[in-house]
Amino acid sequence: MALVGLVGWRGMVGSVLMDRMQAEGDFALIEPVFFSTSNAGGAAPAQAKNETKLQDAHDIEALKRCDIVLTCQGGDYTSAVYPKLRAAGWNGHWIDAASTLRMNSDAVIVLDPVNLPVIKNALAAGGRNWIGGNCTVSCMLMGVGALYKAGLVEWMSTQTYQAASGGGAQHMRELLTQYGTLNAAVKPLLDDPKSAILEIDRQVIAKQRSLSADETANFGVPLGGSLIPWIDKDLGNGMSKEEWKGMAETNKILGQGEGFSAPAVPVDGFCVRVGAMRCHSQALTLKLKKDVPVADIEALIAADNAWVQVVPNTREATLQHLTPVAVTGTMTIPVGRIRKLAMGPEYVGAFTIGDQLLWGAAEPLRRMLRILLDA
Ligand SMILES: NC(=O)C1=CN([C@@H]2O[C@H](COP(=O)(O)OP(=O)(O)OC[C@H]3O[C@@H](n4cnc5c(N)ncnc54)[C@H](OP(=O)(O)O)[C@@H]3O)[C@@H](O)[C@H]2O)C=CC1
Ligand SMILES: N[C@@H](CC(=O)OP(=O)(O)O)C(=O)O
Repeated sequence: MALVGLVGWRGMVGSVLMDRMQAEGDFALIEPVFFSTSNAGGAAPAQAKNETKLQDAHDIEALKRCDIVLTCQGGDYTSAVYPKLRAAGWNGHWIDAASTLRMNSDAVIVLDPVNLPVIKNALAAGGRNWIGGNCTVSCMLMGVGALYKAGLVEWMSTQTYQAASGGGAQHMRELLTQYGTLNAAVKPLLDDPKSAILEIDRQVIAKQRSLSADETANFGVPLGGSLIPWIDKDLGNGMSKEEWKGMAETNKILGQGEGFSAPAVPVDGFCVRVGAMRCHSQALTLKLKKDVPVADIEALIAADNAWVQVVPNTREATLQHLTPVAVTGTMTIPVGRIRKLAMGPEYVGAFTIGDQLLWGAAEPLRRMLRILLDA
């Protein structure tokens, strides 16, 4: 049975991964070894079999025993440990949620419902590094990957609405705390049906503008009742790193083009943080290479994978099925608002949502583990 080292299993992404592995019976197929950066020697979780003690996640000799290491510990851990492990001669499979190794030429960004052929080719060529994609990109391709596979996309523009969870657990807490603070500031006025809404609004903006540094420590500015049109680093050319990933990773996942400077399909737009909890949403503008009827586009998308769900472009269906609240905690990737745009018959609009901790982070890694176990 393969010895699988699990690092980062108690974090937010790791916990979602553990739940999915439990639900899919993955632990029956592996001998898990649980690692920790903070509690080596402590008790491993209930899924442990023979390896009941937590191992030190920085212990290269302990990691070297594993056939496969699966980490959700984060980029700093990857940067600190991965090079040392390879330098020590370890030739096992490295599966990673962090972005650190994603664009390396010897790494595949894994999203098997979209790029199984790319994964299989790399496996056959001796590939050993399997990295989860950016959550926004993975959720988008789970939704409209069919149009790329059919070679229909000339270019795509994305406008994202990304949840607080993308920043991590502390960001989710900060958002909820801000909502609570704002509510408390105007509670007496809210409870009085005769109070003036503009007075409530005035007090809310005054509170938002006076939040302390502690109350905005993670996002830097208030997110509750606001939004932040910048995610990840400033690349210095007017683009955020999150926006850069849209084109770089989409093309790499599909195994096409020559990197960001010569992409097969241009993908660009704006990435925006909003006050949702853990679902990333995206409004897409697609320029197709030809005029394809909406019914054919819907049929292509619906037939692409077991999780995508075409939502009829009606108000009722949209409100029922195409919101973060409807999608959170599910594997479903709804794609709705599919319609031709006013610019011409090749221009198509769509709106898609995905749980960024499931398809956006944990699930592609879990499925890659299964691919390796089945190989
Ligand atoms: N958040 C996201 O949306 C996405 C994250 N990723 C990647 O996954 C990495 C991990 O993200 P995320 O899961 O959000 O990180 P977390 O901060 O939730 O967990 C990371 C590690 O922090 C340690 N830790 C310290 N205190 C606690 C605590 N109270 N509860 C749980 N763990 C604690 C644990 O390590 P230990 O047990 O060793 O102490 C844990 O493995 C990211 O850095 C990123 O590279 C990828 C895609 C999306
Ligand atoms: N940057 C994403 C979350 C994330 O972890 O992305 P990446 O895996 O590309 O660093 C967000 O903030 O929503």
